[in-house]
Order: sequence, then C-alpha cells, then structure tokens
Amino acid sequence: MVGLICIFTSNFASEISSCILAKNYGFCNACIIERSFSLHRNHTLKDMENIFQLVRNVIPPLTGKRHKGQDGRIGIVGGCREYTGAPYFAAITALKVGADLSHVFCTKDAATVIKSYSPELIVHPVLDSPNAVHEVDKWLPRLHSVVIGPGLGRDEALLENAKAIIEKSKLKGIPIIIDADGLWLISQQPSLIQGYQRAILTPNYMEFSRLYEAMLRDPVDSSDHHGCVLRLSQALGNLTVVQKGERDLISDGEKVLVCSHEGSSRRCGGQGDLLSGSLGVLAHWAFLAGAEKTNGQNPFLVAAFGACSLTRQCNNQAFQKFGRSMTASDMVSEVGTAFSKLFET
Ligand SMILES: NC(=O)C1=CN([C@@H]2O[C@H](COP(=O)(O)OP(=O)(O)OC[C@H]3O[C@@H](n4cnc5c(N)ncnc54)[C@H](O)[C@@H]3O)[C@@H](O)[C@H]2O)[C@@H](O)CC1
Ligand SMILES: Nc1ncnc2c1ncn2[C@@H]1O[C@H](COP(=O)(O)OP(=O)(O)OP(=O)(O)O)[C@@H](O)[C@H]1O
Ligand SMILES: [Mg+2]
Repeated sequence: MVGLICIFTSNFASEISSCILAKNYGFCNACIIERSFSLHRNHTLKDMENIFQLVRNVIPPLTGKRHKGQDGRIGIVGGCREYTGAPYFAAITALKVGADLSHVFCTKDAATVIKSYSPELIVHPVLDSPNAVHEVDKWLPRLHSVVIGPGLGRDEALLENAKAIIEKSKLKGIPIIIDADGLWLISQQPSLIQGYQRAILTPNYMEFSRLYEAMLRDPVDSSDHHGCVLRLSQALGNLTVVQKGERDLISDGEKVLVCSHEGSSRRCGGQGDLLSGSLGVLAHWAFLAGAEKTNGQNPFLVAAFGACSLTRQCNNQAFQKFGRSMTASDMVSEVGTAFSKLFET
C-alpha cells in the first residue's frame, strides 16, 4: 500500500514543507507537523520523517527469553459505581497491545462487574476503602506505568485517593497517563502534576478547555489549536499533552505532532479509554527504550503518536465492519490486527 506522510517544520521566520511518498506504512493520511517557537533549535526533517519507524523501534521483540511481566505491568486507577466500562476498555487494550499484566484499582462496587467482563484482568476492589492509598502503593513498585482516571468519577474521596496515588507514583518515577476524571482533578489542582515530565495528559475537547482555562486564565483560541496545546504543555512544565479530536495534537511544549490517521466519523464512548490504555504500554516501552531508539525524539511523543494512530486504526477497521452500530468493544477486537498492520508489517 502506498501512503503519504507530510512533514512540516516551521518557526516564526520560515516554513519548510516536504512530502514524502512512503511505500510501507499501510495508511494514507498521517501528517506530522513540527513547530518550534524557538529559533534556537532547528529539528531536521530526517528526525521526524519516520515516526512510525520510531514507534516500531521501541516495541520489544517477541522472544523465548522473556519472562511474564517484562513486557509491561500496567495499572489503571478508575472504575466506580457509574463507570465500569472505561477502566475495562483501558485495561484490556493494554493487554491486547502487548502488556503482560493489567491491574485495575477500582471501588468495591465496580470490581465484580469489571472482573466479569474479563478473566484476564487483575482487579483490586480498594479505591473506596479507608486504606486505599496504602493498598495501591503496595503494588506501585511492580508497575511500569499507571493510567489515572478512566471511569474514576468525581466523588471527593475518590479524587483525594487518586491525588495521593499520583504523588506516590511521582516519587517512584513511574510514567503516569492522566485521562478523564483524572484530568478533572488536575484542572482543580494543576500543581499536582506540573513539572513532572513523565506524565502524559490525554484530554478530549472539554477536558482540554478546562485545563487550558485553569492554567492560562484565558479561553481556548479556536483559531490556533497548535499554539494552545503548545502553551498548555509549557505552562504545565513541558509534560506531554495529547489533545484528542478530529486531528490529535501532541506536544511537549517544544514541538507539536499531528496525528490525522484515518479513523471514522463514529464517535461512540470509550474510544479515549482505548487510547489511554494503549498509551500506558507504549509509554513504558518508549521510556525503557530511551532516546537512542527514538532517534533523539522525546520517547513520550513517540508513544503518544503510536497510541493515537493505533486507536484511530482500530476505529477505522471496526467501522468498516459495523458502520453506525460500531462500539468501543468492536474496536477492542481490532487491536491485534491494527497493531500488526501499523507496526509489524
Ligand atoms: N462505558 C463507560 O464506562 C465509559 C465511561 N466514561 C467515563 O465517563 C466519565 C466522564 O467522561 P466525559 O468524557 O463524558 O467527560 P466530561 O464530563 O468532561 O464531558 C465531556 C463532554 O464534552 C462533550 N464533548 C466532547 N467532545 C466535544 C466537542 N468536540 N465539542 C463539544 N462538546 C464535546 C461530550 O459530549 C461530553 O458530554 C469519565 O470517568 C470517563 O472515563 C467514558 O470514558 C465513556 C465510556
Ligand atoms: N472528530 C474526530 N474525527 C476522528 N477521530 C476523532 C475525532 N474525535 C476524536 N477522535 C479520535 O477518537 C479517539 C478518542 O477521542 P475522544 O475525543 O472521543 O476521547 P474521549 O471523549 O475521552 O473518549 P471516551 O468516550 O473514551 O471518554 C482519539 O483517538 C481521537 O483521535
Ligand atoms: Mg475520555
């Protein structure tokens, strides 16, 4: 299959663009834009020209030498009485992307429900217990990354526990993906995550607006999405921000990558949960692989690009089969083939 990757670099003074015909990617609408607001750093086109290859570089090879757990032990913090689907989608996606173990830390009410969706998940009914933080903290040394927020809800006590879990995870240097109600918490208390560069935030439209207004004290400028995502990342201390939407904008405050990989027009709930779950694994792999494997690029940008393109590819494949009736579960069924198509062919 023939695909087109467009690569742009720009700064205030100039803009260079180059389109490269890429023969082996199996997609046709991926676009990468790099924008540096500083004239001090000029990233070469070559740096950016093969981001899919960079994602491939961080994927651990399947060999007979590895033991269970090595390819990823991921924690999902979320799941309450109202929301059991979101943590399930995130946790099962992490497994299907290639993590070995996926733990869900949820409320007692939600635990049996989540377990009944899947025997593959390890489910801890601790999040509303009096010693919730201690119960999760016991597991943190064994986890490679944590995803905080899918289906967490906005109960004050649960948010307090999530806050303490974020603080414990930061102390251990664990990559943290913050999504959904975790982002609600951050928009109330940005200092909780500000400056922690091992964090990746994955806001949808509303979540982004809330965060932006909390940090920049201004409404989002709808004529300058790139500038907004860049400024939000900078204001948060250059952690990675993934603004989801028609095109996903990914920034570490220095550059903006755009993922416009073809998905579909179907917007059922749960798609963002697939994204945060897959990012849990990819962030771990990219962090472990380091900048050498990502050609000097920020590993979290590479991981985020991988998770966005994978989610959109799942959406595309599931939509081709089910059209308007497509749901997030149909997308989960596509994770394996979508992953192979994008990263293993
Ligand atoms: N099956 C489940 O258990 C699911 C639970 N979910 C959970 O539901 C909770 C609330 O998540 P929400 O995403 O609803 O968060 P919010 O309460 O911030 O609501 C976002 C709202 O923004 C609206 N919106 C989205 N894109 C928009 C756009 N481009 N323009 C204007 N409005 C737009 C949506 O319709 C939604 O009502 C979270 O805990 C989340 O994880 C969701 O993940 C969906 C699936
Ligand atoms: N208008 C759109 N066109 C194409 N893809 C989109 C569009 N909006 C979102 N997406 C894709 O859908 C995925 C989830 O984004 P979305 O904004 O739906 O997240 P969310 O609201 O957090 O989802 P969830 O229901 O899981 O909470 C992302 O991969 C994003 O690229
Ligand atoms: Mg969401």
